[in-house]
Amino acid sequence: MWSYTLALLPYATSLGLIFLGSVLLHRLYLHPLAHIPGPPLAKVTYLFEWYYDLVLSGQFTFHLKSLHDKYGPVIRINPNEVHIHDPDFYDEVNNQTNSPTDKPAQVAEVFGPYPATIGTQSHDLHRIRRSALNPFFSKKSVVQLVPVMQCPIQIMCQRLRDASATGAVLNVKYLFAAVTLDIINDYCFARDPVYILQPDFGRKGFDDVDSFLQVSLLNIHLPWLMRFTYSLPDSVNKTLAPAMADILDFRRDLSRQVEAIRGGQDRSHEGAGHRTVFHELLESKLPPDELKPDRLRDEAFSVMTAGSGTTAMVLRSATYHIAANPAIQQKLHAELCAAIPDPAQTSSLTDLEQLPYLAAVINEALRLCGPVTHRIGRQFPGRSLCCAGYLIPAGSTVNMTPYLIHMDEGIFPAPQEFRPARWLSGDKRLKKYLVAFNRGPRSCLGLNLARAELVLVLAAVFRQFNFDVSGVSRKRDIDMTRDYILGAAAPNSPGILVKVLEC
Ligand code: HEM
Repeated sequence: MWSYTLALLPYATSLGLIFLGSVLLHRLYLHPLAHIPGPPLAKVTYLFEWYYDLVLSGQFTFHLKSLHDKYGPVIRINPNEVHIHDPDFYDEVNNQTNSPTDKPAQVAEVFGPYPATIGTQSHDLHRIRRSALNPFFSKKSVVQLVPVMQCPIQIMCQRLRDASATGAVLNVKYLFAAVTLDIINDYCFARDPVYILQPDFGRKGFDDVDSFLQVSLLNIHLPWLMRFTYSLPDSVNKTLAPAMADILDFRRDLSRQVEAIRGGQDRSHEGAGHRTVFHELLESKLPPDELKPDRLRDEAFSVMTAGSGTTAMVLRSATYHIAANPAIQQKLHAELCAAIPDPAQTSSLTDLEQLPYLAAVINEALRLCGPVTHRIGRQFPGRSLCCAGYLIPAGSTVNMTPYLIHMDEGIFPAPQEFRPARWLSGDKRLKKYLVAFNRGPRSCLGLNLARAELVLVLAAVFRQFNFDVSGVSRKRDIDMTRDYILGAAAPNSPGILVKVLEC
C-alpha cells in the first residue's frame, strides 16, 4: 500500500505544480484584469493583501496610497479586485442609478451571513429592504425626531456639568457612544435612555464592538470563518471568543424585542409620542420572507450598531480637535452664544444648521475623522467601466476608499490638519469630495440622523463647555492607526480622557 502511495507521489506533486503554475499564468496573463497595473504578487495571490490587513493588522488602507503613487489611479489589489483612486471618478462607481449595483459577497457578509439591508448583495433585494427603511430616515422624519434626541442630550449635558463641578476625568469616547446609542434605541424600540445614565456609560459593550470589528476584518478575507462561527451554538462561541459574548447577547436581546413587538407583548410605542422603526416595520408591506425573525433581528443589529458607533466616533474626534485648538473653540463658542443666548433653552435644528462655522467644523470632522475607513466595494453585472484608459470588465469588483479622497493633498491642502476654515473659502467643489457617507443608492441610510446628532450635540456641548485635553495624545487616541472597517486608535489608547470646563 505504502509503496503504491510513494510511487504516485511524484505524479501528484507534478500535477499540483502544473495546476499552480496554470493558475499563476492565468492570473498574470489571461485574467480579465490582467492588463490592470499593480504589484505582481497582488495579481497572483491574496497573500499580498492579507499581509497588510491581517499580519500587520489593518494597514492595507495606508499602503494603498503608496501603491497608487507607484502604479497610477487604477490598480489591481488582489487577483479579482481593482482599486481606484481618482476623486473625480467617485460618482461613476458609487452614485449610479441607471444600472444594477451589487455588493461583493465578502463585504456584504462582513459581519456574518447577514440578511440586513447593509449586508445585501443583490441590487434588487437591496432596493426592497432599503425602501422599507428610507421613510424613517428622511429629513422630515429626522426633524420630527428632535425632541427624542434632546432627552439623552440633556442628560449628557448634566453629566458634563457634574464632571465639571467635581473635577472628575471623563472618558468622552464612551459618553458619545452612549448618547448616540440611546437615541437610536429610542427610535427603534421606544426605550428610555439607559447608557448615558450608567456611571461608565456601558463601556464594556462598546469595547466588545471594537473587538468584533477587528474580527470582521478577518472575515472580509476569510468569509467562511464567520459563517462557520454563527453556525456554532452561542455557548461555544462565548468560550472561544469571550469578547463575542456581549455581541451575541445583544443580538439575542434585539431578537427578543422584535418578537415581543410581533407578539403584541411590547406596546411601548403607544406611549412613546413618536414613531418607532420596528413597530412600523412589522406592520409594513414587506413580503413575508422579509419579516422573518432572523431577518429583522439582523436589521435591528445593523441599524443599532451603524447608528451609534459611527456618529460617536466623529463626535469624539471633533471634540478633541475643537478643544485642542483654542482659536477654533473660541470662534465656535462665539457663534453659538449669539445663536443660543440662554444655554438653558434649545434652538431649533433648522436654525442651528444655518450656522456657518458649526457647519464647517462638522464637515471638517467628517473629512478628517470619517469613521468608515475601509475601501468600499461594488460590482456592476451589466456595466463595464473605463477609468484612466483602463477598461474594467462588467462584473469586476471595484473599490474606492473615501479616506484616501479626504487625505488627497491636491483637494485638501495639509490634509492632516483640522482646518474648518477650508469649508468657508467659497470653494463649492469641496463638498463634492466629502464622501464620508458615501453616495448613491447604497449611501448611508442614517445620513440625516447622523448630521442632526452632530449639530445638536456639538451645539449643546460647545455652547456650555470646553475641555482640558492635555491628557489626550492625538497619535494614540484620535488618529486612525489601524483600519478595522471603522478606523481604530492605537491598541494602548485608554479612550479620550478629558477634564470638563464650564464656559
Ligand atoms: C457620522 C456618522 C455616519 C457615517 C460617516 C456613516 C457612513 C456610512 C457609509 C460610508 C455607508 C456605506 C457603506 C457601504 O457602502 O458599504 C453607510 C451605510 C449605512 N449606514 Fe451609515 N454612517 C453614519 C451614521 C449612521 C447612522 C446614524 C445610521 C442609523 C440609521 C446609519 C445606518 C447605516 C445603514 C443601515 C447603512 C447601510 C445602507 C445600505 O446598505 O443601504 N449610519 N454609512
